[in-house]
Amino acid sequence: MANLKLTDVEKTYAGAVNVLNNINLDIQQGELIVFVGPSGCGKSTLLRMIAGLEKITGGTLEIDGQVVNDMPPAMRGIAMVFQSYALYPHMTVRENMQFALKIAKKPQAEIDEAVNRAAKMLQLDPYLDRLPKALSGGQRQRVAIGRSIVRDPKVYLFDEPLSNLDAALRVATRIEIAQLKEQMPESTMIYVTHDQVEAMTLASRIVVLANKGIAQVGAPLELYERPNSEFVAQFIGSPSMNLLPGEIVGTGGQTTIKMVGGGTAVSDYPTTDADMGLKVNVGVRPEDFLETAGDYIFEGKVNITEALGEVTLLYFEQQGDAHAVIGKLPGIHAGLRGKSVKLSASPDKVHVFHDGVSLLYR
Ligand SMILES: Nc1ncnc2c1ncn2[C@@H]1O[C@H](COP(=O)(O)OP(=O)(O)OP(=O)(O)O)[C@@H](O)[C@H]1O
Repeated sequence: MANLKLTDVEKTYAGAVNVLNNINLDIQQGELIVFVGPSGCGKSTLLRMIAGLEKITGGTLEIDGQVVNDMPPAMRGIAMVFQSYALYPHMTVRENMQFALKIAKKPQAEIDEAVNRAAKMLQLDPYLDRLPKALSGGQRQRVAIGRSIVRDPKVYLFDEPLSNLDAALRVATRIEIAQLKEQMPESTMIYVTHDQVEAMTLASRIVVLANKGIAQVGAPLELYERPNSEFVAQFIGSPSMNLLPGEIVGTGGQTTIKMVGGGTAVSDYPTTDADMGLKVNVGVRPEDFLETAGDYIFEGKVNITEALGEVTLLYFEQQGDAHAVIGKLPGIHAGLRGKSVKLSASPDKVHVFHDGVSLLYR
């Protein structure tokens, strides 16, 4: 149950390998913060620095107002759950969950109560006397989480806890983690994942890491609806937001953009007279495209269709790239393959970027 404050945190590995700079982040008690970002951007490094498993080479980390840079991991009141579970194979579920408390020489009655409470929360009661090898991957991960709950830590850190599970178990375990968080509203959690759905559904705020720093921090829908840059726009959401070049020809409360490929886009992003003629990229999410016979933002021949049942993905060519533009239309549209299609979007779904930066964040 803690607040965390990172101020100008930096990481340079031995050999002058600088991987993180200027990390400034306030995490309030009760938040579930998710770190996302491209592979190698430093998500695990940041998590490990918070845990105390990796030295912080610049800046400060405070937990509840106390600088903990030099505090050993065991003293920080932090529990970390890894993707590999790291359970003791020769101990039963109960013994695994008791272990840390036994080492801490807690009274047996207190240990039993903590283990029973965690087992109930995680629906592990029926498995307490089993060995880990007799459990499914999802159950093992629940034991790993249970082992941290019994310690009643100030902060929970999760490093891709679901990445070893198959698709169905991932969904089930993700929902369990969401329910667990609801049962522990006061606990602070930080979670690293590559999975968009985990980030969108679990996070109170998402931290997007890129280029050694924080690209944007915000509530999941804030990042989805108002990304501050082309990078965040394309990183959050799947398939990625389309970017189409154009030039501003009308300014004011709404902005009109003449598209390089023909057509016109109207966006609710406000602009001023000074923006006339500005070269921009218009961003439209695949799911926001609407098929139209009238004014269009993009017109192209459908190269490939993928019918997923509830939606059809349409892939269009742009400047020689066969899959450069993607539309996601509700329903089944397999017949559109090879046809020319015009797409528009509602002005509140049309994003505008200049030099990679959203016009809303200039
Ligand atoms: N011990 C180390 N010494 C030197 N460089 C390291 C060390 N550990 C990690 N790195 C480098 O630091 C960068 C960040 O690594 P990190 O594992 O934190 O990234 P990540 O975002 O978690 O990646 P992924 O999504 O692939 O798990 C990478 O370029 C990595 O090669």
